[in-house]
Amino acid sequence: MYKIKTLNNISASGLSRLPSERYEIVDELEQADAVLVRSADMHPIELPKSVIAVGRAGAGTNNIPVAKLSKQGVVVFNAPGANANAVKELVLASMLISARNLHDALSFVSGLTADHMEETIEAQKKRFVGNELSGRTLGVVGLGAIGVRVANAARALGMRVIGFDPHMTVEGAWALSSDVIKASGLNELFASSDFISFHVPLLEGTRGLFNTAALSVVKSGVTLMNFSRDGIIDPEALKQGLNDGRIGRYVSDFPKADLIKHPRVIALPHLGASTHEAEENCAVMVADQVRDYLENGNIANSVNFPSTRMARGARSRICVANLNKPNMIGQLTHVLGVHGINIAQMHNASKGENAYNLVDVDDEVGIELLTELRGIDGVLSVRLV
Ligand SMILES: NC(=O)C1=CN([C@@H]2O[C@H](COP(=O)(O)OP(=O)(O)OC[C@H]3O[C@@H](n4cnc5c(N)ncnc54)[C@H](O)[C@@H]3O)[C@@H](O)[C@H]2O)C=CC1
Ligand SMILES: O=C(O)C(=O)COP(=O)(O)O
Repeated sequence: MYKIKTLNNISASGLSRLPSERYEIVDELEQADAVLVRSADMHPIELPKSVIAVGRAGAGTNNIPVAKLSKQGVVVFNAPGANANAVKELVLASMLISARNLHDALSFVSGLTADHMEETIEAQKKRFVGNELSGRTLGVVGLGAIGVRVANAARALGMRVIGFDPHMTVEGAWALSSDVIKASGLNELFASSDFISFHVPLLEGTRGLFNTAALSVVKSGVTLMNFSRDGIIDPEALKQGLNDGRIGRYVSDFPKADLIKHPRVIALPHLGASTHEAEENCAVMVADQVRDYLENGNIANSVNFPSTRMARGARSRICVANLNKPNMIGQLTHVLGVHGINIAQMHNASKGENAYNLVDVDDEVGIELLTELRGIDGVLSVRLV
């Protein structure tokens, strides 16, 4: 029986992918083989040795101590693209809310009384005159699963779209509308956009991506949309821009206490991925991936180990995670040879500092062999499935 601990609400459709004859959702982390999580902060959590996989039912993994878990051979999965449409739709809503001053208009109407209501509305509506999106420029920072969808949808609304992503994938490039203008750098994007939307992961290189230097080049009154992570926007630059009006609106899915009441801020409670569809998509994708890893050792969509899949072809499968350095395969196969074990088929792949092997063998695999493999310098985890 595999034991799964959930650290957030995971959609029932996802959990139903883990058949109850073989899987149990447990209360105690101490018993778990795998963890399913959304945005719970896992940095302070010490995972027990029993946990071999973490499945993030979503995109961002900055709430997970990935580097630390890699050293323990724990495979961290996410669900790329599974919630991208939900975020795209909320970005579109944010642009419309901002451009038509709907946020202020709604609170104006909710403050009215029946007394002369119609006259008041007709007299005051001029306060909320807005702009149309068509013809305005949207800058998209980060053209991954979400950014590409946002860019294409904005083009369909008649906007001019300029994008920036120094590491765009070939798949992303195929999916992106050819009308999207390629910015030569962030400054060109910042200087020419009426709306700027951020869709990058929070990494050391993206922290404070929008800072005082960026503020000095943006168009006055620009709308910033942050459905990425709080740390992407430098707080001092943001405050300065909001106070002097250079930033006309700031729509954020990651509100900060000191800015939620600012008249130029529209703060949302991290709603980007909160649709039933996205919650199901993410949970199903990540549950399937974790299950295939637990049962077959296959890896798909891991952020720290390479995608590795091999059809089962023999009696037993040995799964070895190790550091990506010379002579690891040599040492692994040597140990198998010494134990008289013949390899039926084998697959090795690497990703950054880590590598992973699937080794199918027809002979019986004893505990001594596994212990010896675990003892090789650079081996992070060994499992028989
Ligand atoms: N508000 C919400 O509920 C949600 C927020 N997110 C956030 O959005 C982020 C992006 O999500 P996806 O598009 O699904 O991820 P993704 O991995 O498909 O795309 C991220 C893109 O950012 C690009 N990038 C990285 N560094 C960059 C830089 N310095 N400048 C420009 N581009 C850069 C990458 O090359 C990649 O194409 C997530 O990491 C997460 O933080 C994701 C889903 C829901
Ligand atoms: O997928 C992401 O990166 C998100 O930010 C969504 O977070 P959530 O799963 O809604 O807690």
